[in-house]
Amino acid sequence: MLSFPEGHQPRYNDFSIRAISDETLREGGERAPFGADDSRKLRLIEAVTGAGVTDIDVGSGITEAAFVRNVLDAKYLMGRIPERTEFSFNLTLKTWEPLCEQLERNIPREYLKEMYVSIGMIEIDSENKLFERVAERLRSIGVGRLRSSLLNAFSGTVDEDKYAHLNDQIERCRQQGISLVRINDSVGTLLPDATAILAANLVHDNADFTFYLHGHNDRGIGTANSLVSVFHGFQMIEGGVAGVGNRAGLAELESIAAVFAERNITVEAAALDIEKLSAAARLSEEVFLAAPDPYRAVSGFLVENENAGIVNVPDYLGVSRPVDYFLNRIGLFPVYIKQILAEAGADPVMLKDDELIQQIYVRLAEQMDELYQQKRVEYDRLAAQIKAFYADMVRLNDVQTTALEVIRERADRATVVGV
Ligand SMILES: CC(C)C(=O)C(=O)O
Repeated sequence: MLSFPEGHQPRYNDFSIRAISDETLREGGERAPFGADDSRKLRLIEAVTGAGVTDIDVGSGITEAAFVRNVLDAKYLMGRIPERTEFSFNLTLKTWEPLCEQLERNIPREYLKEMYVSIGMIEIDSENKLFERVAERLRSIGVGRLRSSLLNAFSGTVDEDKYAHLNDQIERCRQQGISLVRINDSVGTLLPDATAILAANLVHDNADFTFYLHGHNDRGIGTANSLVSVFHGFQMIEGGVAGVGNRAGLAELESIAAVFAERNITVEAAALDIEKLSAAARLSEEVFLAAPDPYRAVSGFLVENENAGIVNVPDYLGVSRPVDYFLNRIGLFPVYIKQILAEAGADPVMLKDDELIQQIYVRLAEQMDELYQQKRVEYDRLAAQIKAFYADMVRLNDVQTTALEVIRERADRATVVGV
């Protein structure tokens, strides 16, 4: 089992990393069951880059190269995207052929020279040096910069064999002049202790590389793993606003930004703006047709609302923050009614009238019970609608049904022509 390199020193505060890389667009597009339109995607890129994110991953579909052309026009011709923003088109060795063709066809060489292409699944056909040949092909069409994604199905820990395999792939990258490498926890099974040891060793053994973790959130710890990766030496963070990414998503950029602010961790490429990241997170729901999440950490649209009653623990602990308060049945106590009225400046004589306070209590309780009954009915209807909304995704079975339709149509046409 791998252990920390000798003398390894983690860093927990007062340091800087190079940049933040965003996966909202690429993985968001991959996760969205019905896709998204290009003009909204461009607005989202504007929102994310306007919040201080400088590295945007795009791709990976056949139509995305044409979109990237529009995005780069928006940057270079229209000034809609900050100058400092870098774009990386993501492809894998399973899909490189049509994507190379699309890049060559849609993106002018002066743009290709500026952008990155990220190559994933580099083990495929390594006996025939496919990765090296694809890197060469990309350079021949004018791609100026390459990076790699090393995909992994970690098992919670990283053993010596797995680590040696990773280093072999890193060496192949080095031979191609690639020094920016994403370490993918592709199925989101890495645990923070293993992330720490992995990051410390990779940085120790490959001082000439910049690494970042592609931390999937299948166990709910994508954000924690990403933080741990920079505590132990990785030089960039990657994630999505609202944690957008395939399945349970990736590290949540607005949460990372909040921790960075608390720990005085800065980003060399540009400062992060938590408010703007949170706005981008809410916009991502609209762009990718995701049901709005009220309670998502940092950016949920209700996350700054707190029960003013007995469950208002932060105030009790003396850590009250600028939040909006509400009351419900659980938080409703005569003592809080008195306190709320007193804080609003009510007459002290009135506050001593227990019967009055009790009447207010009963009236509010009745209102709340009535509201609950209305909301119950509304919620059941909305929840059913939301589930129904996502029900008609195109599934793999539709490929077979469509194949059959096309085959039959062709046969019918052949019969007509034959006649
Ligand atoms: C396909 C790659 C780039 C990926 O997204 C992953 O490993 O999760």
